Amino acid sequence: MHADNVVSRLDWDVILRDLDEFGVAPTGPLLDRQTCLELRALYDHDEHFRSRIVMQRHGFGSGEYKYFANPLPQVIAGLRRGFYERLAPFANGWNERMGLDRHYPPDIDAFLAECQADGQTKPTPLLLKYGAGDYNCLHQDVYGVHLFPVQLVILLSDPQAEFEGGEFVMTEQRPRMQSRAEVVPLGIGQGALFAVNDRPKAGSRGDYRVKMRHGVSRIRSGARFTMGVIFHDAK
Ligand SMILES: O=C(O)CCC(=O)C(=O)O
Ligand SMILES: [Fe+2]
Repeated sequence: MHADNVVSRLDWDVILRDLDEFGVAPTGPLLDRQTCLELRALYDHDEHFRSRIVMQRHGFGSGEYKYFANPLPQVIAGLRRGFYERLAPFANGWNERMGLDRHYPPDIDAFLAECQADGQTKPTPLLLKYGAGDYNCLHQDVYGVHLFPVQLVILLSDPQAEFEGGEFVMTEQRPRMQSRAEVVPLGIGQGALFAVNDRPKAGSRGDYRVKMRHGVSRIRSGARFTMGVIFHDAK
């Protein structure tokens, strides 16, 4: 499966409309089951990764994850490149509406070179692994001054057969108002695009800024793997 084809055949009108309205949008299927199993199988092979994080130790929740090392597996690099290209103009639109003087170049190599120039050199795509009782606290994946405002997550386990609970959750914190939550149902191989932190929201008196956070509700039984694709690299 070629990432360019996967990205280009998505229903971008609907995805970008949802992303703009809610700060999160399901992409539909991105990976076939076999590829999901292959990616999951990498988890126990440390040569593919640069570090392992045990979430309990940091107060991040319960479960663990590993950041991929460079060179990224081809399927991940392809998705990261393809999605970045499609999302860069959209991200530029968000920044303009938020009055941020930050323009993203059209391809990811140029963007990663900008990250690198300021010491953000470590790759951020990751695999996450949760067992029964595990969860991921609401958070934002910010790794330095260079920040691409949208990221991708793909579910690598089958909610019909392999786990219960473990819903992907997104919250939207509005200034001086109560927060709103959105749950995104995913199937194996399906993805969601979502806001990393701030995003503009259209109001009756123009745009205002809302703060987005994402997390995962408790896995009630079984095991759940995901792959996260963050576009900015880390320090
Ligand atoms: O496991 C998930 O669904 C969310 C993982 C996550 O926090 C991320 O990809 O940044
Ligand atoms: Fe995250």
